[in-house]
Amino acid sequence: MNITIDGLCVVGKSVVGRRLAKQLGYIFIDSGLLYRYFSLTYFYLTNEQIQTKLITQKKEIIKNPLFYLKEFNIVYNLDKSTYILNRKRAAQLAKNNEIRKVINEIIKAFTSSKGFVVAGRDASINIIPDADIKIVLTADLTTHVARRYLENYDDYGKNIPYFDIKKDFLLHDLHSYKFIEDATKVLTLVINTTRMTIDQVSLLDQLEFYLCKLSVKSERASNRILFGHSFSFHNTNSHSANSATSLMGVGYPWYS
Ligand SMILES: Nc1ncnc2c1ncn2[C@@H]1O[C@H](COP(=O)(O)OP(=O)(O)O)[C@@H](O)[C@H]1O
Ligand SMILES: Nc1ccn([C@H]2C[C@H](O)[C@@H](COP(=O)(O)OP(=O)(O)O)O2)c(=O)n1
Repeated sequence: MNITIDGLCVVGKSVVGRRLAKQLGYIFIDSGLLYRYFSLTYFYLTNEQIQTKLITQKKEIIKNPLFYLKEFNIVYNLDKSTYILNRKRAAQLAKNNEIRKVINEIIKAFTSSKGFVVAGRDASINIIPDADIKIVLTADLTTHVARRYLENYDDYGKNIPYFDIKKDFLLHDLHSYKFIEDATKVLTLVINTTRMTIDQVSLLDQLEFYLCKLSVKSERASNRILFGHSFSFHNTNSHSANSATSLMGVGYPWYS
């Protein structure tokens, strides 16, 4: 079986994905790690140059999954400031559709057999559209920003102003919202993590995973399980969400 976990940043994809994979004896692939790895490897190249490099390198990478799945982890050895800087560069890289295509092809090739948990914002739509179980993690805007603030502060010792984080989020993450919206429409387990701790999300995940598995067997089409809070579109009781709506000039359907 293959499992996808979709969601924008800091909804817990990596933590939950890693725990789930460990529990099942599966391999966890964080697609964000590939964006960070290639942006690190080719830090000073333009997106177009990186695109050419990746197209040439793709075959070699696909032939050596075990080596590369380990190799990608060098990103975790970066010093804290470089890590944050590289994350920004990765966000730019991710806006290039050709690069996205190559990265997705690499992960697709790695996961052509079963036994993988793949996290990313387009995992269930573009990477493994035929995944057996698709989990979507969501959070409201304020939570996204607050978690990123805490992550920067606690993990990297950086006191990055709330407003800058929000601006970054709107610039770099919101464009992927469509993926998440689409992912919630397919066979899926949707968990709104806004008022949940990461442990609660993981536990719920593990528990409902089995439920979901059973439902997959019995009735694929009608299986959509929603957790966290009632599933609705809202942007009325949050100043932040309203700002986002007007800033982007689009509807801003945060799940609450
Ligand atoms: N439900 C949650 N409650 C509190 N903090 C969370 C929650 N989910 C994620 N986080 C925090 O957000 C940060 C990013 O988590 P991660 O799993 O890497 O998210 P993602 O892979 O979705 O970007 C971590 O510091 C993590 O502890
Ligand atoms: N499937 C993916 C995975 C990551 N990305 C982007 C999102 C981020 O800007 C970078 C790095 O991803 P990563 O998941 O490590 O970053 P976050 O901590 O979630 O912001 O790549 C993407 O566009 N599509």
